[in-house]
Amino acid sequence: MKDERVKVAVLGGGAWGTALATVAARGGHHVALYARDAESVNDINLNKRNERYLPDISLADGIQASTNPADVLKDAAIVLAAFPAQAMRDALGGIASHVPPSASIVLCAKGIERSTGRLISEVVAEALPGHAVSALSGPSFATDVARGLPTAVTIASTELETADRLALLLSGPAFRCYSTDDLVGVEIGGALKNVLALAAGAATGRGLGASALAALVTRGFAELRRIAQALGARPETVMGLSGLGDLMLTCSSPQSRNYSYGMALGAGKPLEGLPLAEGVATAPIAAEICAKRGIDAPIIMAVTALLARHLTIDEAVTALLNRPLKTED
Ligand SMILES: NC(=O)C1=CN([C@@H]2O[C@H](COP(=O)(O)OP(=O)(O)OC[C@H]3O[C@@H](n4cnc5c(N)ncnc54)[C@H](O)[C@@H]3O)[C@@H](O)[C@H]2O)C=CC1
Ligand SMILES: O=C(CO)COP(=O)(O)O
Repeated sequence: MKDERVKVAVLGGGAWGTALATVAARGGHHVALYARDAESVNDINLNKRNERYLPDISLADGIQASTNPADVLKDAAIVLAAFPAQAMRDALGGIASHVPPSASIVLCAKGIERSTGRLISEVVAEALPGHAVSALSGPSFATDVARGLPTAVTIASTELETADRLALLLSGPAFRCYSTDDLVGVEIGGALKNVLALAAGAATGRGLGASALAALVTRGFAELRRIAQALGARPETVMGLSGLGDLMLTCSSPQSRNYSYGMALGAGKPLEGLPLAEGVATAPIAAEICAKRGIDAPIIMAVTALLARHLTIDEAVTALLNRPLKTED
């Protein structure tokens, strides 16, 4: 139990919002969750479950779910924004007037806005002007977190004191939050690892072997580092939980929706109806950013071409392997 209990409002009743609500409730906070889907709201309130998004998992006591954003946001000290990245602008825009002026906003989504190329923290800042925006990211499957399995993440804010305070308030016995003031570094790691997980999954789905997978993830990480550096991130952030840590998790487990989507792509299976895979929207905008800035990112370019059906996976592999030889950087 915390010394300080606050009201935490969670926005988004999917897997991640529900898991984070459980963490905050276990930490002794007063937790309200906004979901647009009445079925999930009833399931959480009546059964302490969200079967649609977190099957077979018992949630913590004390989460008050509602389809009414005004009730959820009233008196909230911390707002966890857990809508999908591409829905963030519209979803927040519709409820912005209910966000208390003093609330700390914590972005929990991973992506880059497809239509503008903005980091999602910038999108949140535009949707909720005047609010401090932090980001929570790192290797953390919602099902693991909701089950109370040990997890460590990073909370970033441009003001380190804010990140420290949020880390203190949101950490629990099995949920350890580190803090940093490198907001860009934390966000870019979370956004790009999803794109690289599509590549890793596609390699696995196509049966390219463990050696190819290791090469792809390592060279993908080199691209992530280059992009992060160009956007002003610090190298140690990229090497940390929100960068390398999340890349390792997401590129190695079918528990990841991005990796699974990539596996289906690589195996030539149907993609319609698969769960949210944020990398699908992030890949083309990341590729655009790289092209504009002259950043060498052949794997991200290949994923984008693969998703657009401009290239088959075999053509992508041949093209990647037959580029001019270079020093390893
Ligand atoms: N599931 C996971 O393990 C983790 C997910 N994340 C990130 O969290 C974000 C959300 O992912 P999940 O919760 O897993 O997705 P999800 O697909 O499980 O749930 C998305 C939720 O957002 C709601 N939603 C979508 N558009 C909306 C709108 N316009 N207005 C209101 N609600 C809307 C849906 O109804 C659904 O409840 C993503 O950016 C993801 O990368 C981050 C860490 C872990
Ligand atoms: O971000 C995640 C784990 O850290 C979840 O990954 P997926 O969205 O690929 O399931």
